[in-house]
Amino acid sequence: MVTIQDTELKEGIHEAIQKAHKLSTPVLVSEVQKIHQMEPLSFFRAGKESFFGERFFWKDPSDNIFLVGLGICKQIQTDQDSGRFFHVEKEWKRFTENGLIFNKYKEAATGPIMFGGFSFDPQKTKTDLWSKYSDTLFHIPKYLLTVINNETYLTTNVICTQHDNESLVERIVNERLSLLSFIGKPNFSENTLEKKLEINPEEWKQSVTELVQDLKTGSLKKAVLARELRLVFKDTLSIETIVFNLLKEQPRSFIFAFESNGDCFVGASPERLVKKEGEDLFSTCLAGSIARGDTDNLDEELGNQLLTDEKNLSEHQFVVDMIKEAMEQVCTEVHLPERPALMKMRDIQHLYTPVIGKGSKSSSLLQLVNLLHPTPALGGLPKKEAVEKIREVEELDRGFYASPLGWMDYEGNGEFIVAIRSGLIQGREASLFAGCGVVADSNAESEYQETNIKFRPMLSALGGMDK
Ligand SMILES: C=C(O[C@@H]1C=C(C(=O)O)C=C[C@H]1O)C(=O)O
Ligand SMILES: [Mg+2]
Repeated sequence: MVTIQDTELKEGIHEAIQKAHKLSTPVLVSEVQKIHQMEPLSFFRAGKESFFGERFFWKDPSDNIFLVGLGICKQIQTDQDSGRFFHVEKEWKRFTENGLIFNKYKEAATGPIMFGGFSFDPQKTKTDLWSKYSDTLFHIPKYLLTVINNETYLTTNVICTQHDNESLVERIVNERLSLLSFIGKPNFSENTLEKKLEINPEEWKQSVTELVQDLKTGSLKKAVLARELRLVFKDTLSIETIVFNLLKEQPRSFIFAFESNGDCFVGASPERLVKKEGEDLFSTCLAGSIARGDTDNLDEELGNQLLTDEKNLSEHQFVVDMIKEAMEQVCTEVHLPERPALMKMRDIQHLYTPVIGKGSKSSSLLQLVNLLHPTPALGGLPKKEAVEKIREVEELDRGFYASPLGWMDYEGNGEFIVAIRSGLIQGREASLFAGCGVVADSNAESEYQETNIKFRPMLSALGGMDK
């Protein structure tokens, strides 16, 4: 249980109401407490009744950070295309600068943070599939549980207007207490799959074959094509169960869930886009794939095959060159190994090159997201031409699949991943997404098999492996 010092929150709210009156604009109060340990997934579950559709979950591969957000204190969103990264940056600054922040711990990811992302391509015609998500969507939660460096913090964010009064304090203190004292375990019901439908696999293979022809003759060097798997289950899917399974089965990935208006985008991505920690910037080149082996020997053999395969090495090198160049625009130093290593997850292994850069305290995380997205791991090369090609030939509405998703705190620290190995959950239905890098010597059938492997993490977490 927690011992809560409510005085700061009370005084903060009092001050914020006065400030809101003076400025004629709503003012944020953000208060951080250190609390006893609480299971992140239990906290996520605790918000199910009051905040369904307004929750998020995040974990990084090193288990160093867990974030759970409940409720929406403010949204930053736009369906505009041009300048969307800059727009979010500006809104976020304005919002936090005016706020009253009580945070004596100074840990990253405590206090006000925003969580969300940018759709893959705002110029692609939007379908009903993603109607619950704006093209650019960030949530600032009412309650945030942060587990970082094995310490647990609770941030309470409150927006005060000039019309509020101090009865707000009592309501929030009570709500917070009931969330923290929630003891019900998540209800891990098995999901029963009723229907599994691959969306036009033959047409997809045909589009890969046609793209290969283009790559052989034109200026385009690489483009990533993705496809969709549609699943229908017997009952409404439990997001808690999916996240629980992903945590268990994909411990070396980023695990995320992002609810919006009743739908939930969830996944286990191994791919960091960019992380900012003070002046240090980290990115990841991940491209080139092969299956895992059933035995250690076979697994090692497959890994060695991947490390020396020309087609996969070229697919990877496009990503390395582009990320290096983007990082060099912002950093004074950029370091990366000469050759890729292997990154092994439960279902798949990839070629992997980590990139480390030294920026300055003022280099902005969203500026880097803007420069990097989409890398040739999800878009292609040259960037603009590849995105146009995908827009033209891909049947899928990617929405947030393959897009930058992550968090940023009020000091500008944060992390964005590329949201792959993911799916959109809509009641008892789910759409899963998987793509692969097509280069001049790609073969449609093997690219198709590669996407089948990439569906597995989500299929397994959903309980849809056997059909
Ligand atoms: C596009 C996806 O994955 C990307 C494509 C890869 C490839 O083609 O080898 C490897 C890793 C990812 O960057 C996906 O998982 O959907
Ligand atoms: Mg590939």
